[in-house]
Amino acid sequence: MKTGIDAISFDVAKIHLPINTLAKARNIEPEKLEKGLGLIKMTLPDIHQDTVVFGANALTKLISDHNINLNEITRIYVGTESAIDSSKPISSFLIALMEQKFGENTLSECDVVDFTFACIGGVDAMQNCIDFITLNPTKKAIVVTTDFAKYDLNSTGEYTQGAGALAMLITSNPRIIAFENNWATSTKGVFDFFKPFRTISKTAITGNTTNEPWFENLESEVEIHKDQPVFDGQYSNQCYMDRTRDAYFSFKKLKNTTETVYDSWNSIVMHLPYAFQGRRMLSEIYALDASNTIISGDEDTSEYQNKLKEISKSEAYKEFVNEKLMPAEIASSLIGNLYTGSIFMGLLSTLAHFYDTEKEISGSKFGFLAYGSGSKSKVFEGTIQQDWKLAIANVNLFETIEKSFEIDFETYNKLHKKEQKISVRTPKTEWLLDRIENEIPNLIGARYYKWVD
Ligand SMILES: CC(=O)CC(=O)SCCNC(=O)CCNC(=O)[C@H](O)C(C)(C)COP(=O)(O)OP(=O)(O)OC[C@H]1O[C@@H](n2cnc3c(N)ncnc32)[C@H](O)[C@@H]1OP(=O)(O)O
Repeated sequence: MKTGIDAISFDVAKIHLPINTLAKARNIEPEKLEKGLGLIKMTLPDIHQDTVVFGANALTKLISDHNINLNEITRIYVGTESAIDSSKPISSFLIALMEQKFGENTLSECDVVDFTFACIGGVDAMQNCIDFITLNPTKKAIVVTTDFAKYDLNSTGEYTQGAGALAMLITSNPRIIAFENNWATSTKGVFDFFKPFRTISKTAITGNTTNEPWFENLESEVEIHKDQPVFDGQYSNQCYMDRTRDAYFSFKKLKNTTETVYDSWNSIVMHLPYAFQGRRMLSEIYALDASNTIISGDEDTSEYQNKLKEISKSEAYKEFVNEKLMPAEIASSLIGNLYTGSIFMGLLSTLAHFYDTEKEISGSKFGFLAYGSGSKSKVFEGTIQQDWKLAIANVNLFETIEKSFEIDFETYNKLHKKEQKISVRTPKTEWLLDRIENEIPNLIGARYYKWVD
């Protein structure tokens, strides 16, 4: 019996800043961002959007487009690193909104929870659901990934921002992809990228709410959660490379093979914090696992690093990238980082690309290299199923992204600093954040959402 993804839907932020506009404003060579990192646009949430909104929109589409009977859904597991509450999971908001839209008590027996391990939380949620469905083949589960990749202004992460969600139906005998039961993991506790709680002085809080009675009761130091991470970009790349390499070779051990595993993969889908991360990081695995070993030695030496650079510039590697990695990069270039959703958006981008170019991929194998800062990598593989085309026929990935609304630099700045007061785009046929109760600057209260037709 096979287990995997039967249906997939997405919702990404509908406004974007062209990377060119950011490059000019920050005095960065546009070619570095476009040709060096593969960036074209970065999507940003409007003021009525947050990670609940993206998740709810993707989930609503999945349920409506595939006529899913909610009584059949046993689990909704969410991968996110952009939680809006330290106790109440995003999945708890999602069931309330789905019951509001599709009927009361339709999910009252459904198990829901969030998984957090930076960008790999969605893969953890999916692996868990796959194990569950393998044990309970008549049941169905849904995995939602939802995030807002927000970085500080002027930081090296600024050009990799993005926002959105994906929702995937996990079943037995799936129509899109069935996963093999080999999941290799590499883990190491590091501080390459993280979002610590920070404290601010009560006196730094301003605005009308400081007149409210409960404000008096706040401690002089207030603990806050900031959306933007603390990170060391180059070190995070090194951690990414080390973990994915180690997980890849563990995967070979699990499969008990000495063959070059990636040769058996039609496509390789990796976590993409920006479009070209995969191609920049995979050269080591490419070289180490080639049948004629072309690299050896101490990885910390400049000789080894130069050899890697040389390999990544070779015609053979460029051809390999074009064949196996490029289809997953297309959506990433136009969206930006989706954190937990990036690897699944890479899968959808690959499928949509082959759908549009009418390439038949049924029966072919896809390899997955997932990464989450902190840090963990998982390597696994799956086989594309006979009905994949049917299952993604109405997804319209590239057509939808194409309709994204371009904003100027001033609007971007206002949105980033939370100074924008009205929505840039009028919401239509989607969920929106209606109000936040007890909001004070830097502190967030209860959030309420509504569906607009
Ligand atoms: C955050 C997650 O989602 C989890 C993870 O994956 S962690 C790993 C990734 N880390 C992050 O995304 C953290 C946030 N991002 C960052 O800090 C940065 O964007 C980054 C570290 C990823 C990149 O850093 P950077 O300093 O801007 O770029 P840099 O590493 O120098 O690379 C620039 C590339 O453009 C190329 N380039 C520069 N100028 C160029 C030009 N004019 N024309 C063409 N290419 C050019 C460079 O040669 C280089 O490419 P190669 O190394 O492949 O040759």
